[in-house]
Amino acid sequence: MEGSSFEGDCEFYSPQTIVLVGRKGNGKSATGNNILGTKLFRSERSSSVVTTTCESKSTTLKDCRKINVIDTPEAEILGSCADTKFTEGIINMVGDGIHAFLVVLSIRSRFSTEEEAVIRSLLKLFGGKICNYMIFVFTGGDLLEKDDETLQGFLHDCPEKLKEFLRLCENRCVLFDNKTEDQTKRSDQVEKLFSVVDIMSRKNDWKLYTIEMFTEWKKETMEQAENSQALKESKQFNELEVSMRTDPMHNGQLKRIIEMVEPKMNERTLSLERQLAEERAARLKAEEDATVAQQKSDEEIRYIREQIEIATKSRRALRNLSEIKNALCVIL
Ligand SMILES: Nc1nc2c(ncn2[C@@H]2O[C@H](COP(=O)(O)OP(=O)(O)OP(=O)(O)O)[C@@H](O)[C@H]2O)c(=O)[nH]1
Repeated sequence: MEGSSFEGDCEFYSPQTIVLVGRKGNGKSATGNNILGTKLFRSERSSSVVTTTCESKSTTLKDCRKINVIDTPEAEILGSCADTKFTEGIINMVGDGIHAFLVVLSIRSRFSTEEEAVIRSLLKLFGGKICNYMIFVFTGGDLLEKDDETLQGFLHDCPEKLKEFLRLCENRCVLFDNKTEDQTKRSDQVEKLFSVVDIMSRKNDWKLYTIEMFTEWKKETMEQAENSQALKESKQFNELEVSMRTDPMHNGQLKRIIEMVEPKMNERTLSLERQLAEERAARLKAEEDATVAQQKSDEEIRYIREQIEIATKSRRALRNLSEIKNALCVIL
């Protein structure tokens, strides 16, 4: 990480991590540079992808806010063939967690099916919880201004799909003009962005999107995939069995298919039976432990009762002794 613009007495402030995601050419790197206040990411007009790996740069702003900005390549191109490269590229650069995912869209391009696919890939790769950390950044503020339009007006007429995504993240969005030379305008839009980040963080109880959340989501997805595969296989098997009975013409072919599917089904059945046996053994052990505990407790109660009886008898004997002593005193 590099690029510190202001340090001062800011060492007590912990850094905020912001990840830029979106389609190539939407202005992720330009937005990153704007946030950092200096050109640290490569941003240029190009028909091919400029950013090909995840990159992280950091700075300290004048208000002592320390920020790490992670620029990423387009999620969808990597999403299909190398999810791991994309997500782990980001996760490896994250310290305590991620404060915000900025989904960068451009005013210049229509919200296409490709744009939609990129957002869907993000939800698939990071899980639904990512919505609580997402802010939409629209670049091309200068072009809107030129057409005398506002972001609200632009969004009012945008496709329903985009409106749906915006609703998912509570309509958090900001407009960026990455071309402006006006320093006040530059810092105003960065300030506006951080005020949205702060409101969002407060809503998340200051909890970040963490590696643990990511790992948990990955585990969940793998389990879901395993279950749906098992379900699919068992459905296939049942359908084949039925058609074997009703359509003897295809017996030979079906037999071959069954031979292919059966070992997998047997393996799955064995694993489920093993699981069942383990559950049963665990329950038996728990029942045995409970019986032993009950016996121990009964014995203890019996022992305490005996002790009480002995104590009562002793008390009675003592009382008799003192009566005898009193009688003797009277006689003597
Ligand atoms: N007019 C205008 N152009 C912009 C704005 N933001 C970015 N651009 C231009 O859009 C082009 C692409 O910008 P980049 O920042 O490289 O886009 P990217 O999303 O990082 O692209 P990749 O690195 O390929 O993923 C560049 O020519 C930028 O100058 C903006 O606010 N207004």
